Amino acid sequence: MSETTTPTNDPTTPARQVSGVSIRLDGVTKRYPGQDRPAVDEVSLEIPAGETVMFVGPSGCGKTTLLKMLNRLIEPTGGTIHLGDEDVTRQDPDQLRRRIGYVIQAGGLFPHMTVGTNVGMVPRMLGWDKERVTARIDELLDLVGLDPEVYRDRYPKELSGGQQQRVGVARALAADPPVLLMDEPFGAVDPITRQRLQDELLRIQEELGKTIVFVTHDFDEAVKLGDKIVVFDVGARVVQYDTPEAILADPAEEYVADFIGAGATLKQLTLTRVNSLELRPVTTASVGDDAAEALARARAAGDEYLVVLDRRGRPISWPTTAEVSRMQQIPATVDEKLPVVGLGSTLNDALDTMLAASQGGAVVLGRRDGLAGIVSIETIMAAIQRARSEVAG
Ligand SMILES: Nc1ncnc2c1ncn2[C@@H]1O[C@H](COP(=O)(O)OP(=O)(O)OP(=O)(O)O)[C@@H](O)[C@H]1O
Repeated sequence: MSETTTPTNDPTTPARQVSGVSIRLDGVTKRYPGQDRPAVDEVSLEIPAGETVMFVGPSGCGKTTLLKMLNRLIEPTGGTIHLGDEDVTRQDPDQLRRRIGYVIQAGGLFPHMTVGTNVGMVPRMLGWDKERVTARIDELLDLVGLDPEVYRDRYPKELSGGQQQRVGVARALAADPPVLLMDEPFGAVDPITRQRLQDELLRIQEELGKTIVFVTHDFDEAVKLGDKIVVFDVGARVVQYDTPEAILADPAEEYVADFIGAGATLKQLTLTRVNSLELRPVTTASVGDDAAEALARARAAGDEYLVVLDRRGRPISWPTTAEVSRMQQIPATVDEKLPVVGLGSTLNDALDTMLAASQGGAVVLGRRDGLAGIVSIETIMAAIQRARSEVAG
């Protein structure tokens, strides 16, 4: 039955488990035929297991080339790459790629295959039996926030850009690879969808603890998603490799300061997350509940609205008590404009979401897209003021 929720962002949440492996690059070089200088010039780098490391740097500096050498879509000209203890340059490339998830812009889905077939492709190639593949497809669609019943048999063209991207992530995770490579995965979607996908990734990573290498052009995205950021210059020269906090506070060279841009101080705000705020509990009701009973609970709690949860416990709408008083039963209608943010959303994201929906608050999602609470615009503004004065002081 439904009841008033309490926020779930308490500090007693268990530490993130790690299912990823470390990645070590030693003197990795790529020289394309006919180029005077290598695209990637003797890069050495260590990426710890279970961390998300963001690759940023100017166009053409070699980020994608470096990423694609990790799964040997591009063969290195020199150097070695280890995943855990294994030297990837000595492995069969096809087998290697089944152990490394790969996500590209627009999901890279096969248009003539259903969502389910796309997601189940690697498990099928690995020879899993049919039942296990089917169960895995449903589990993964659920993980990325898509109802398997609704989406399993659709074709990619019947999905929005954001949904396609979610399927792309589900497909990359299908065989539970320890490493996920992501090449500008959210580059082609609108800003609000992008923000939601970023929140989803943070949530999934919290659950799974993969080693993620992520190429982006967007420094804010790097700050938001990265445990660490690598700032590259031409030839994939590593200019700085550190936490977002450290890079923002102390850019290694003028070049990094320029790259971060003039708003570095304000970018500190990107470091403050919704999970650091106090969330308000709210009355909830499930689809099909008696409206009068739900209304009585909302009024008793002093709430002016309540949050409707679908059968998986995910928020789908937030009707006011006046609206509920005109209902017999709580309807299954999904409010497409419902402002939702994740616990990992930044304060900037949360503000954007509220402004885009013209709402003074937003629903906060926790684990498995369940309700964590409500955040109001006043709470966000107060936190921004605080962060600003800390940065200034
Ligand atoms: N197949 C190729 N043949 C020859 N040169 C290439 C090839 N692919 C990339 N390059 C060159 O190698 C350099 C690095 O390219 P790469 O795509 O890795 O950079 P990037 O940092 O990912 O760029 P962007 O951010 O624009 O995607 C560039 O100078 C590019 O022109």
